[in-house]
Amino acid sequence: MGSLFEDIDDTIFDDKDVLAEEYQPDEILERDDEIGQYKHTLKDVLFGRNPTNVMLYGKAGVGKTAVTTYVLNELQAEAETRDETSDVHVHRFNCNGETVFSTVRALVNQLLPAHAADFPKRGLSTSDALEEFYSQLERVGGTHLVVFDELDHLEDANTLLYDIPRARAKGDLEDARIGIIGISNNYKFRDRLSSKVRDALNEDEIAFSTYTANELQNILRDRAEKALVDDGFDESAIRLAAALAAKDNGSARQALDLLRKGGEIAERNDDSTVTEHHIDAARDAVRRGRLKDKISDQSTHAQLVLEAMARIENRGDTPARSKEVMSVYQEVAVDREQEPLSTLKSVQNHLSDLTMLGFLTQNQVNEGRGGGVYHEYELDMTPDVVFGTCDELFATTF
Ligand SMILES: Nc1ncnc2c1ncn2[C@@H]1O[C@H](COP(=O)(O)OP(=O)(O)OP(=O)(O)O)[C@@H](O)[C@H]1O
Repeated sequence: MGSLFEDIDDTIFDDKDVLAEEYQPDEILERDDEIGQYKHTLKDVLFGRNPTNVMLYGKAGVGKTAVTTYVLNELQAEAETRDETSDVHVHRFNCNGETVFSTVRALVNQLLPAHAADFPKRGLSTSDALEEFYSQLERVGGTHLVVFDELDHLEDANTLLYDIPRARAKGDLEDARIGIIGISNNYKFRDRLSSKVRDALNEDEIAFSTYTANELQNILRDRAEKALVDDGFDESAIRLAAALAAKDNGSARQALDLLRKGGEIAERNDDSTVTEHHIDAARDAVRRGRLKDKISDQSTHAQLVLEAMARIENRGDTPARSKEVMSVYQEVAVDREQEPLSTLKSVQNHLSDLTMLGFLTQNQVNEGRGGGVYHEYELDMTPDVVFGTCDELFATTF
């Protein structure tokens, strides 16, 4: 008997990694303006001045991370070639589900020398963590750029964004310099900061718009040429994947997912070229993936509230009032080993945000004469997607 895999001898992919989420393109297409603004904002670093803080805004998959990685790599490489410029250190941190203390603690741990013990998890305050952070920055010296991804998900970002920009003025930093690069999907984030924080931060803003179908075609064609074998794709595949992603949310991630999935389907069918038919077949799988992305974009507590709604929906108990959601939410939080929010109001806020984002539907119920008005909620998607995504998300959080 032959071996199980012996008939597998051909592949449509020349380098499939080029279509993977974590692949960093060495050329960023269609983002010249944003890259130009970024370069202008960070150029002070090359002259040993304080970095200007930056906030990047834009929806999921529009290149905020890819552009940031590219610009910071270029900046570090340039700094190395200039004798008069001190070293540039980059720290990245995803703020989702974090507190200011856990964020600063993680940054301290990134900076500590290899043999040093981690900063304690308990027993010390945020000011202690910040003090240690500044002393580590001074020890390492040079310029530090801290990328805070999903900054809008950080509980009480005000404290952090007030303290760090003032570190030199307060004398916490003398030699080292620090700049903040915040990334957010939420354009309203800035409005939620207090005015004294906005003054301290004094940041430049770079807005990333969604991609048009033409822009997505150029990004996809470039990737397809690298990822697939010669004649491995037809222009019709590029056009359809770009058009679908542009119509939905203008995300390069979604367009690339369609192309990768389309390639996998073509390969499974033993077809040697990816065409629009394969992209069409890839649509459903990618739509499910999109939903997962959308859930992953939410803050931890919003995810827990959503999972509570999925449990209630599964039991057939929807529509549900916020009080019922609150009690199931508390069970979910315990199961997921998260500290639950304690007030009904905060759960109600999440319910109305989730409704606005299209995860839930809300009905207003009028109890009639003398009675009050209250809201009832239903889940507007299949519970399975929510459970599957939360299982993945919370399996990696600890
Ligand atoms: N202009 C571009 N040129 C080449 N590839 C791109 C471009 N923009 C985005 N991509 C690719 O699309 C995918 C998503 O981009 P990226 O992660 O930068 O988006 P994002 O805006 O940071 O999204 P999120 O807010 O969800 O983190 C990545 O694989 C990235 O390499």
